[in-house]
Amino acid sequence: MDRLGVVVPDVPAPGIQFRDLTPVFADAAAFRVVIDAIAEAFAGRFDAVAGVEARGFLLAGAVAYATGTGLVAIRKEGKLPRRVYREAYDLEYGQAALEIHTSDLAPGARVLVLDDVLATGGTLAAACTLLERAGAVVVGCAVVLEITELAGRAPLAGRTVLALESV
Ligand SMILES: O=P(O)(O)OC[C@H]1O[C@H](OP(=O)(O)OP(=O)(O)O)[C@H](O)[C@@H]1O
Ligand SMILES: Nc1ncnc2[nH]cnc12
Repeated sequence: MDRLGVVVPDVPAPGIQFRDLTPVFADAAAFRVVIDAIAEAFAGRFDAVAGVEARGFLLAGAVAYATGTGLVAIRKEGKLPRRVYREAYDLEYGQAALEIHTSDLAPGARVLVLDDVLATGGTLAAACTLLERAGAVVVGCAVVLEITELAGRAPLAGRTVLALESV
């Protein structure tokens, strides 16, 4: 394990080099560095943090607590109990859809979007679209690791994107 996580070949599909960051989260010192770096980079610029299911939740809870901000859950489809906005997207290994409650955010709330990995960018682009449909202002996105060969910044063009590490 290093700060770029563990590379797991052929997961979840043949040919994919899956970047598993759970060991980084399990390392107390590394996790603190990650949370502090994200919080400091966007200090004073957001009112709420949005976490993308599933590993984005781990970051979002910690950043929200550390900065005294609210937390919004962006979930895979079919999980949220009330009225939602839904956005479908493509992944490196398939298709999925994300959802957000229509009424979890105050109009104009400044939101920072968090996830563990930026790969093709489909997930974060869908998350940003959902937040904006819900009336939020997306101030930026932050990830622990960017897989640069998958060009994930393209669908996020014009947005502020912080990647703490890249491969
Ligand atoms: O930049 P992209 O190509 O959109 O990929 C990035 C997303 O892929 C992974 O999640 P995954 O969809 O595998 O879901 P999981 O968290 O439920 O495992 C990762 O945690 C990001 O959310
Ligand atoms: N190679 C990869 N590793 C981890 N998460 C991903 N999401 C999409 N591609 C991924």
